[in-house]
Amino acid sequence: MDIDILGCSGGVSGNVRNMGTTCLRLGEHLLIDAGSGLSKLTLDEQRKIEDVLLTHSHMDHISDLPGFLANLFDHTDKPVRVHALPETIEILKDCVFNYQVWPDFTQLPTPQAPILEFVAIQPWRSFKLQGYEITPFFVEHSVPTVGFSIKDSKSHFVFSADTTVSETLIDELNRLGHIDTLMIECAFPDNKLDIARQSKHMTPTLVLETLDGLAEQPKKIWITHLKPAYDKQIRHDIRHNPDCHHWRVLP
Ligand SMILES: Nc1ncnc2c1ncn2[C@@H]1O[C@@H]2COP(=O)(O)O[C@H]2[C@H]1O
Repeated sequence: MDIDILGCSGGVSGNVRNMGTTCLRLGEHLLIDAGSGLSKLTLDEQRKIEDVLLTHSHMDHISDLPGFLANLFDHTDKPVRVHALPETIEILKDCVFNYQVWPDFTQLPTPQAPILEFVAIQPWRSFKLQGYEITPFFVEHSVPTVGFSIKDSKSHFVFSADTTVSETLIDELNRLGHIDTLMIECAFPDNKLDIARQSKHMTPTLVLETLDGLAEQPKKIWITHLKPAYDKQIRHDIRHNPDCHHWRVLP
């Protein structure tokens, strides 16, 4: 599977390692989330995007969506489809595309031929998109959030988005069956367990708890969404825990 991680940080900073917030590109036409990593794409690359899957409404996952859409004026004859939970779509309509923060691109340049179309998704209602079979599934975060299971003919990639450990998350991951690569967040170090729990995120120990609950271990574990302020401590925690040695910490 052709996965380009344009951004996967849990925040912003000028550190060399920091690469912008969450935005993955699959192939040439599909994005998962639209955080600040999106701005790595050239205008030509942006104009090839046809579909965007959103995990949730938080800023670090949507911040580059307005500017990206504005770049498409005069360069597309069909709308970009933004696939998200109904709750996420409502938040974007009310709080972003409301003519106060940004124009309502579902009505522009004309209501008949807009550059943005929202498509409501539901957990466990699978659909085909850009040659992939996509299944959204519930995860446990502070706002309604889904992870995405993405299959092509060769592999099964699962992005569990922003989430903390919970029985629901473990059940959902088990329901997905064999996973080749699990991209899972780890926003905080273990000494910030309280904040991680309050803000519904992971620490290395909580990721291990999640993995312990799985009937079958994913072949690869990609760790993502480190908060820049805790980047060093999280990497230290992972490096010094023998149970985490096979994890690949992104970027
Ligand atoms: N209780 C909290 N204490 C500290 N930071 C928080 C708290 N709740 C939310 N946040 C921060 O606000 C951010 C909102 O986006 P995230 O969920 O990615 O990550 C969250 C944390 O970085």
